[in-house]
Order: sequence, then structure tokens, then C-alpha cells
Amino acid sequence: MQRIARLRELSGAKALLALKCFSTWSVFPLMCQYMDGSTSSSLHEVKLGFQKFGGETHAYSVAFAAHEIDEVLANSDKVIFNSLGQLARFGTAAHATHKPVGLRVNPGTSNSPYLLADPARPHSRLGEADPDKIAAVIDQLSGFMFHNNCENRSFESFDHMLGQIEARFGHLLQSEGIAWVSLGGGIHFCDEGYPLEQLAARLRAFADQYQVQVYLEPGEASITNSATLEVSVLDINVNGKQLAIVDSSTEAHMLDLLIYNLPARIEPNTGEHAYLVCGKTCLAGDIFGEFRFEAPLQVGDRISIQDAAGYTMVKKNWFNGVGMPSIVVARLDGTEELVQSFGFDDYVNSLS
Ligand SMILES: Cc1ncc(COP(=O)(O)O)c(C=O)c1O
Ligand SMILES: NCCCCNCC[C@H](N)C(=O)O
Repeated sequence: MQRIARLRELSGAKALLALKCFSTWSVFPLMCQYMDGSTSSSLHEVKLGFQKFGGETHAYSVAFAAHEIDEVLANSDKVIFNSLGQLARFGTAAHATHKPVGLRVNPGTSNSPYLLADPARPHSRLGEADPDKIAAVIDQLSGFMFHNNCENRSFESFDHMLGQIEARFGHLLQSEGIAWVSLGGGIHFCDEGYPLEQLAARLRAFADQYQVQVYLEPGEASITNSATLEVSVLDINVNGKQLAIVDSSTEAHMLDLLIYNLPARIEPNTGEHAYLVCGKTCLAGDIFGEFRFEAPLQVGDRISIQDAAGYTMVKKNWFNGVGMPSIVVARLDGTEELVQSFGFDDYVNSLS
């Protein structure tokens, strides 16, 4: 949070929490002291941000539905449309509420290491790409959103791609009516060693050149390493390797591990005793990864899975009816507060 506040101070950019990554609103009273507001991906998210985070609320969706748009506009400070078709359908309603209207632009370049998460993938549906088509409607717009960074730990890569955006769309950014530009999320400026000052200078120079307010939409960067998934060993077995079955599941509680075929992170991951730490669902590949421990694991042992805040609770599901982890906040004063727990009724009520 302090790094985000410093980036805002140095660059003049505004930082909006990307709720798609993290929506655990019981900690929003702390986060809103360091950020300017939130950005969303749906009617539910924009209402959550408006009601629980406060500050400036941006409404974006790949596609708004007609029955949603009035409520979206009532719960947001800016609305960003994903396509010219959505702008044509809902732009008038947006202008009637005197809400600034933006358009997502796909610059056709990104750094995503995953095709699945690559906004610039072939035939991408994310944003408009043709400068001439955008120019034809620019009198309806006051801003743009470009989201083309994904887990970008390289300032040089960000700087290069921003230069590509300027080369292709700079004449549109200079249009008189354009007052703001969001550069989306995916910029991992909270990583140790990231040249924050360089990023800030680049953002400030961009804002000065085009006379626009710059926004960033950090998701991962807002919550990296801020939570753990606490699990307990239920069973120990062996099949060529030592197997530890825990009371959780990658598919239900850390879905991105399966989606992106990544191991979890358990620390210190040292010692002579190696185990496959496995989930308890029927999915054969429900495995958190292979880790080392200083002593043999026993039933009942506690294991802390690191970096568990981003794209976890927002993706949780009741696969196999596996018990849902509670949400506990470790307050800055050292106390731990149980803010939510889930039971059979939550499971049953999620199904009919
Ligand atoms: C439009 C937009 N903004 C922000 C984000 C947040 O990205 P990250 O969590 O990588 O910072 C995303 C992620 O998909 C996004 O699509
Ligand atoms: N840490 C594993 C890969 C995560 C990729 N995150 C993509 C985030 C992006 N905002 C999206 O939701 O597609």
C-alpha cells in the first residue's frame, strides 16, 4: 500500500483496485487510505466498489446487458465500454447521467506469458483496435483504457509497449475531449527492485504530454504476499512419492494454479522430507506441488500456502462440496479477526 501511495505521489497517477483480482471488502477501510478507488468487471463488482471501497468507481465490462446499465451508471463515476457496439447501445444513457465515457482500446501488443491471459491474443474480444473507427466516435469519449500488461515485472517492457501505444494512438490521446487514460493492471511495480521512480517519471511525462489524468488498475500489485491459505494435513500416503492430503483444493480454492499450471509456494521448502501436497477433491491433478520439509509430516500438521490473496477468493467454488476456508484478517495490531466462515447452508444455497 505504501508503494502504491508513493507511486501516486511521484507520478500524479491514480490507482484503482482491480476488484476482479481481490474483493475481500473487510480490508477495504485500510486499502482506501492508500488508493483512489476501484475498477470493476460487472454490475456486482461496480456496486461492491461503490458501496464498500468508495473513492472513484470505474465501471467496465466486456459486455453490459440492457437491464444492467442504469444500475451500473448509478453506482459508478466513469463508465468504460469494451466495443463500439456497446458505446452505440449505451452511450446515450451514460451521457444522460453526465458520466465520463471511456472506450477500451486493444493496442495489439502485450507481454502476457500466458495466451489464456493475453488481451492481445489473435481474435481478441477485449477492446477496439482500429484507430480510424475510434476517431469516428471520439466526440463521445473523454477517456480510454488500455490493459495489455500481465504480470509485467519489466519497466523496459512497459515503457516499450507504452511507446507503441503512443505511436499508434497518440493522435487520439491528443484530442481535445480526451481527459483521462487508464493503463490497466498487470504492472508489478510492488516487486522488490522494481524501478518505481522510473515508472513514475514515465507516467508523469505521458500525462503531461497528452494533458490527461493517468489511472492504473493494480490487482496483483495491490495484494501480493498479503495472505496465506492455511491448510491442515488429513492423511499421509505413498505411491512412489510421499503424499500429504490436505483439507483444501487447488480447483476450489486456488484455481489459478490449475489454470496456469503453476505450483503453490510453501516456505521455507527445505529439509530432507519431500512430499506431494495434494488437495482432497476427486480431481487426480488436484496437487499444490512438491515441497520439502524439515521433519516428516503428520496428520494434523498446519501448512501455510503463500501469496493466496489474488484471484483466489474471487474464484472460489464448491467443487466436490469441499469445506470452504474461512476468511480471517490479521490486523496490523497483531489480532486475528474471523470475518467470514462458510458452511453447509452456503453450499446448498449456491446450488438451487
Ligand atoms: C482491465 C483490467 N484491469 C486490471 C486488471 C488487473 O490485473 P493484475 O491483477 O494483473 O494487476 C485486469 C486483469 O485481467 C484487467 O483485465
Ligand atoms: N499468477 C498466475 C497467472 C496470473 C495471470 N493473471 C491474469 C490477470 C488478468 N487480469 C486476468 O484476469 O486475465
